[in-house]
Amino acid sequence: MKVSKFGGTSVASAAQIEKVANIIKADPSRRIVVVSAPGKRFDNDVKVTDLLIRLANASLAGEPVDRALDDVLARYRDIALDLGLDDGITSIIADDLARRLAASKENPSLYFDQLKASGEDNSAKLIAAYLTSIGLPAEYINPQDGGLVVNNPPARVQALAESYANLSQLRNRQAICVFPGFFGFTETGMLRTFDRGGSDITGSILAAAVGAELYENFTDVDCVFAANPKAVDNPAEIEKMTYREMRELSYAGFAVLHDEALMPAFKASVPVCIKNTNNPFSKGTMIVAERDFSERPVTGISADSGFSTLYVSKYLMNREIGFGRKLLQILEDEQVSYEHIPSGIDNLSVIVRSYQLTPGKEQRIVDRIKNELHADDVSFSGGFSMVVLVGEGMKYSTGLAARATQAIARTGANIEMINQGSSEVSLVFGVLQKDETKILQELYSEFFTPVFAG
Ligand SMILES: Nc1ncnc2c1ncn2[C@@H]1O[C@H](COP(=O)(O)OP(=O)(O)O)[C@@H](O)[C@H]1O
Ligand SMILES: N[C@@H](CC(=O)OP(=O)(O)O)C(=O)O
Repeated sequence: MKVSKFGGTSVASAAQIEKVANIIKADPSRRIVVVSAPGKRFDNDVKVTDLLIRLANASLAGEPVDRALDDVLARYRDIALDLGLDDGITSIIADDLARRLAASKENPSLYFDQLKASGEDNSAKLIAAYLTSIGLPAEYINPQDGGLVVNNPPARVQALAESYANLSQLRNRQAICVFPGFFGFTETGMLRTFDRGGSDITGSILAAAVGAELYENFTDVDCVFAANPKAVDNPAEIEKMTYREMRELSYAGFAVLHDEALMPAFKASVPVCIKNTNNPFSKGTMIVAERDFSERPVTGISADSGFSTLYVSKYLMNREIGFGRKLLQILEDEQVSYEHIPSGIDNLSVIVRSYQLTPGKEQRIVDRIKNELHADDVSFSGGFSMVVLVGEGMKYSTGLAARATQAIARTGANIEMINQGSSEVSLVFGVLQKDETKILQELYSEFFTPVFAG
């Protein structure tokens, strides 16, 4: 049995959904299908999830919602019409959205989530109806009925252990299960969504739960490339990589798969395959537990912007027991998580994602570090990117860091921070955001030209 997840671009229009149906038809082992909300049909298009976010914001602000609501409904109406479905499914979706809009706004975050999740939920209802209409008996599965149980706020949304036993029952269904991605329900029945891009996580949870032979993640590219194809021309194709490599690369900017989508599949030993809905016969990228990494030490290079640095210096910092703990406690009090902490004897830097900060938070953090930890110098600065080299083989390759720093030096850019974990599966360079692309391109040509990845 395979679990096949189809991303937003794969279900963006009737033509795309027809391709999805052909893919399902071509392989009877594709028994569980996870779908996203309709995504972008062309470059400047708006994903249904983003239309729903607009709708939820308007509704929460007490503004008129007619226009935003119609934008969402029109997407489903057009798809249903083009697929030759009758008005029934469009009415079901319209009634569903009306009910969600009328829900209690007492907890805005929950209100927001239940509207956002309707994108995937209604997509699953529509696709199940379509598959059935063309003679592929399919059943929409509500994640609450299926048993996808998630934790309570304010913890980050994750599936609870009991979900796996509950969802394993889907193995026994006769019809093809069409399961909406992106959300689950708490034990008390509250709907909560995963992070953006979280339908990938749902697919992985289901694949683990049913012990699938393969978790297929269908998107709009033939494979995972060694660098973002939007930043590097014609990047090498990665045929095979490990879960660990993919997790590092996804976390650091490879948007093709959510980084939290690796762990459930990994724990259940389910291999993952990234495939293209628009070119389903291309081999795709296999993500597995082990691979031969003798051929090339670096598997991929990613880059991500939007980082800030908290710089703290204090004479004899390294001798002061508990300094780091107290500093991180201040960040915890402000609900800020950190990415890296490179340090010297009298100073350290904490790298954080800038979206977590506000001018007020920054000021409170700086004041507390000065007043409570008696630091000599404390400041925040923003506008950083992290460029990350990833590869299981890096550990066995001498001189790799030297090659990387020389490549960066050739661009004329300065390295603000270097971090290499002891596992040596990744090497991180903190650089100014403005230098990100040229550094990525130079590193790519250092490690990937002219040989092709494999
Ligand atoms: N290294 C990479 N390899 C392949 N695709 C990448 C990479 N980095 C970023 N991407 C982007 O990821 C996109 C696919 O992910 P996403 O937009 O979430 O698709 P979906 O709608 O199928 O979920 C691709 O169109 C591509 O632009
Ligand atoms: N629709 C949600 C969840 C998701 O996973 O979508 P996609 O498969 O299009 O990345 C989002 O846009 O975040």
